Amino acid sequence: MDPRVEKIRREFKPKVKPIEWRGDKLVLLDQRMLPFETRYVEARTVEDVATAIRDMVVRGAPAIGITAAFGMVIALSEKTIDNIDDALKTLSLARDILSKTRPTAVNLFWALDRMYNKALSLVSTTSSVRELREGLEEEAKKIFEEELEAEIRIGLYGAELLEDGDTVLTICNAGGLATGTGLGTATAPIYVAKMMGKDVSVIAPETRPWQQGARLTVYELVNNGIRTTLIADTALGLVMYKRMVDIVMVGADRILLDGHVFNKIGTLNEAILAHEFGIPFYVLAPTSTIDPKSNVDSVKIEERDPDEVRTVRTSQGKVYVTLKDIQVYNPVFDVTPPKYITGIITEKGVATQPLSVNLRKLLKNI
Ligand SMILES: CSC[C@H]1O[C@H](OP(=O)(O)O)[C@H](O)[C@@H]1O
Repeated sequence: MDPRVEKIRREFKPKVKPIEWRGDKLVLLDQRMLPFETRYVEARTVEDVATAIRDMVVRGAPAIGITAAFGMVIALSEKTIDNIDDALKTLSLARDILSKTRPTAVNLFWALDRMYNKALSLVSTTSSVRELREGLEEEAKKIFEEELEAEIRIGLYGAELLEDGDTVLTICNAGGLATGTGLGTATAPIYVAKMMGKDVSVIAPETRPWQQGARLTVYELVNNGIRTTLIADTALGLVMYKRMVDIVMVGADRILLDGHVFNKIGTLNEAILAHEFGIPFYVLAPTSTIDPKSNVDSVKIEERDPDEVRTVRTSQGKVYVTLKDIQVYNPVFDVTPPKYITGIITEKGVATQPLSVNLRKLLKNI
């Protein structure tokens, strides 16, 4: 075991816990209300979990996966189940409900498949519904712990790319709120570099329409003592033109084996601008975000409620910034071709160009 991993695990104490498992329910920090209010939502049924994911109470690829994993455990406690066959039917229904919440982040489907396959493995050795639930609860906790360890390792790999005095440009929120652990993926190198004594600062774009940057990333980084500057999304080009950025680090919702990366809407813009201005552009994600099966045309890019574009979330609630019935197109992810990506930082190492070759090598080393 890398002593640096244990040191970071001991020393990094995030200020907020986005996801808490309480044995029969999930307590979720309501990310729709941040940074104005700290509210929590309890999820005691599969429908509660599905609603929390669909409505973005909890969001971010790894956090969605972890939440769905515990949703599969909740499925076996929200009602009386008499036998293993009924338990498997209940789990299959829960997987179906949870898989329909959001289409783009692959961690959701990865976690649901892993939990269901674990259930199939458990029922080959027990006919007790109680033992099945206990085994699934342990698996969900393992997913959470593996995610945290992955982020620590991502942080170590990423921190090696950061120099004292660097400014990192992010997008959206790929921090501890997006992964559920408090450390994050794109933010992990920033926290680890700080622990190493490097003075790293961040420029965070607001990331319209849902404002994950303005409302979540700023909130997280400032709470964790990181010097942070908020910019409008439209300022991206100028901050790079003026050389205010040393490196770009973003998260991911789905990474294909050919190197195409699905991430928050606006990531493509940032990648093209970074490429144009010769600024290194890194994607940071656990290998659970790599999708070895899909191709770029088969991935559904989520489109959400038009009112997310028509309004902004403020301390007074949602406020319209346009005509209430204006037609809207609201895709909330985009796809960045591999040619714009310097490297992909995972817990197993950094995949550099050619990504289509080195991503496969990285997965083979797992
Ligand atoms: C660490 S993955 C975070 C990833 O998820 C975000 O999307 P959303 O807020 O809609 O769940 C965004 O794409 C981040 O990069």
